[in-house]
Amino acid sequence: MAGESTGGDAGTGSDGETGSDGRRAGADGPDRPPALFDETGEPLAAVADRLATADGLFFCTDFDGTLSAIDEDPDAPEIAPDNREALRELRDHDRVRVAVISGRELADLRPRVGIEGIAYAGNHGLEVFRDGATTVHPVAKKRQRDLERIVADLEDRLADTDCFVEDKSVSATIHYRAAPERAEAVHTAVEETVERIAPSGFERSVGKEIVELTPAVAWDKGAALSLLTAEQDDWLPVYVGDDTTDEAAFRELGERGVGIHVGAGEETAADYRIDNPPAVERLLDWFHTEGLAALDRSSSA
Ligand SMILES: O=P(O)(O)OC[C@H]1O[C@H](O[C@H]2O[C@H](CO)[C@@H](O)[C@H](O)[C@H]2O)[C@H](O)[C@@H](O)[C@@H]1O
Repeated sequence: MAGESTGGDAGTGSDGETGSDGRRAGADGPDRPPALFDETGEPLAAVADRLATADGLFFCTDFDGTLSAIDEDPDAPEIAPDNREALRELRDHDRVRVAVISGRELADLRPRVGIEGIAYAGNHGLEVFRDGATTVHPVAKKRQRDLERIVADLEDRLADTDCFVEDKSVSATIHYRAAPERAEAVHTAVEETVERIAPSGFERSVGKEIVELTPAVAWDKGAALSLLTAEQDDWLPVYVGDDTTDEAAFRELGERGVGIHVGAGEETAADYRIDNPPAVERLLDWFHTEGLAALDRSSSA
């Protein structure tokens, strides 16, 4: 897989240390990075220092559980209006690029975010939209027929339950948030169906009350982040995300960038943590005001 970097101290000035597994042992204990918004203001000052010495900022963010709150209905989440406005203001700075990297398919993600002039990666990076053009991972395209059969089979198996399949064209998400007691049965159904139809063709991962089913290719959100930020290698990449598939992006950043995990207690390879989607609003407010002011100091230095 791409993005197997070791993480490491991102020069944050915190007292966290990085273990042999690349995860950070922060002030709050093993595997929990320090809070970005703490009473000292030091973590934010450290990020501002990094912006003040960077040539530019590449601001990348996940969607569900980050730009929007989690909802039982996957069709319901909307981007918080303040988040949309802050991302637009970041986009309009001449030394900032913005990307949204999500497990949702592009056709769903782009209108849901609703911002022109930024990059999007859908289906965990298997689809990339930038500069007006979309590319889809070729192996993912080849697996579409198998995926259709898997989706049809799972829809039959889950027909009389509150669980359902979100068909995303090159990947699928099987949801059990409305029936958490069926989690194990859903995992078993997915495993049996994949084993029968395309045994080595797909990978399964666990998300927030979901199973993510993706083609078995060496590509993930970390690879998408690397691709999108490659041309701006002197810029500071920042990634914000809340779920398991975001960990590949945090690992990909390593010492080069700043990873911010959204959530209370999960293990993460990110450099900092913030609590929840409302804290993301506060984060974006900081980035488009004080963050940009710090970046502007770098151009006048
Ligand atoms: O990478 P992301 O942007 O975080 O997308 C990951 C998955 O998010 C969605 O599922 C999650 O959010 C739903 C709506 O809040 C919620 O009902 C579900 O339980 C969550 O797991 C989305 O539906 C998936 O397609 C994405 O892969």
